[in-house]
Amino acid sequence: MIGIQPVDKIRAAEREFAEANPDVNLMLRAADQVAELAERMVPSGTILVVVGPGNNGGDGLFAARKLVRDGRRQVMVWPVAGTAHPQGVVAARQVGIRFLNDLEVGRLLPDIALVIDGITGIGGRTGLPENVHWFAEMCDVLKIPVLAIDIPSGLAAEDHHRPAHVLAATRTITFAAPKLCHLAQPAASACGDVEVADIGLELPKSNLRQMQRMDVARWWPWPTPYTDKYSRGVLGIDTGSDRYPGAAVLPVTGAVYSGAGMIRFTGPDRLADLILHKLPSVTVGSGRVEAWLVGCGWSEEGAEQRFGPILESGVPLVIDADALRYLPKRLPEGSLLTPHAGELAELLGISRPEVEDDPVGKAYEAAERWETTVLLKGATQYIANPFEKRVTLAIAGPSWTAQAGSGDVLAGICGTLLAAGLPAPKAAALAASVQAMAAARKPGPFPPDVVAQAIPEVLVHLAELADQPVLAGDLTPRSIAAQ
Ligand SMILES: NC(=O)C1=CN([C@@H]2O[C@H](COP(=O)(O)OP(=O)(O)OC[C@H]3O[C@@H](n4cnc5c(N)ncnc54)[C@H](OP(=O)(O)O)[C@@H]3O)[C@@H](O)[C@H]2O)[C@@H](O)CC1
Ligand SMILES: [K+]
Repeated sequence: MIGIQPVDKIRAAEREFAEANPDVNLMLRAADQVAELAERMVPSGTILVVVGPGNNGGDGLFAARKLVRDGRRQVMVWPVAGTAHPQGVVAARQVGIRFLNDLEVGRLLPDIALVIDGITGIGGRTGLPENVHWFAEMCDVLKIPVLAIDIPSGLAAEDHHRPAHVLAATRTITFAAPKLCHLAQPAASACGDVEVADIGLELPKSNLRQMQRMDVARWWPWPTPYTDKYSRGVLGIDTGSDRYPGAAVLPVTGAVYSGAGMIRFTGPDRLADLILHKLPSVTVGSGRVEAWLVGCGWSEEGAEQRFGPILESGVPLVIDADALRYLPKRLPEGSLLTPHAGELAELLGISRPEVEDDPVGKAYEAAERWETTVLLKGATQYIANPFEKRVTLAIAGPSWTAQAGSGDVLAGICGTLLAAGLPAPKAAALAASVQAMAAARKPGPFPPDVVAQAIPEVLVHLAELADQPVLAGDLTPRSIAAQ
């Protein structure tokens, strides 16, 4: 798990560090790492460092000096605001760096091997300074690699929006911890590969975090030699309708391919036949279950009647799609809501843009209101946990998963994990992450049920990471393997 830090915590940590270490210059530490990464990105060629008026520009100027001193290569600086970090300017001038004006930048740009973006960092507001718009467009057109210092200019650190004008980066080097803009879409799409550089700051635990592959490997409910289908978890699924028959099949597909011990399907009979045709291991009819998945493709007719008895069962529920319209005030303990932005807006009685403007806040608001876990689906998936008062971002997948039916499959994976006995926040974070990882293994317009079929491959790979060699298919006893 990696903590996402707000700007005020970064600044507070910087102040504490400065008080405790008056002899250490953090800006030089940051600049050195920028210069090292620039060297790795382009070992030769001219570098243009674009600097704004603040400390982000200071990092850029000291990085420029280091690049000249170490690499003896040509480095030029463009101070876009006219003024720039005074000590940084002196340092750059001392090593003979040439300062350019707008006209010179326009003329020399086609010969630049790398642009280093030091216009704005964590002090940046959304939106690129106007006099740089043409420059950002030219970098894009000329395909010049851009290394952003801390934050790609145009983005704001704690904002997931991507404005019309941004200096989009090939790589971003940020300090101490990632910020929301690095990980949440669409802003993250302007950051390129993000590297987090340690400059020695000590940060408190964050209540906004992102899942890592190792978390998925550690938390997955791996079967053991003592496991049977019941202890792996029996999941009841009541989904689909005549209008949406596929919404019966897709969640079951997600549940089967993520390893449910057993599935009892209780939706319409006609749909049971459809499911059995594709997935013969599914059983039909009611019985004991550890968790329920309800709501996908119910449409409105008869939804409330289907929901009532299942709510009374008292086991944890994954509540998706149409069932979200009929939420009681109190939900069975351990339940999980899986709305997309439109459904969350309806739940909260607000507009969809209001949810899209503040997905973290709105997911959390719903989680608090229903005292239950909420998985807000979308290009970035947020899991709001009201019990530990935090929000987790799932591992991100390729944008191909933005298609009808992905959410149904995801609900099925959530169901498997709830039935396995995992607490809802973990189940949701694992399910969304594993689906994204499966989609990354099958990049392209594969339908959601085919993406689900890649989950076993992902799990085998994760089993190796979790040091579960037997589950990864290696049945050789270790003592023999060692000989
Ligand atoms: N904290 C740390 O741990 C460390 C921090 N370090 C570095 O310091 C950076 C933060 O520096 P910072 O605070 O000086 O802010 P910075 O990002 O340079 O921008 C502020 C300037 O930009 C301007 N401006 C803003 N938005 C604008 C816009 N849309 N359009 C136009 N102008 C805009 C803004 O103007 P104003 O708001 O005053 O009008 C102000 O002049 C940080 O990202 C990292 O690189 C490292 O050196 C060491 C460790
Ligand atoms: K920057």
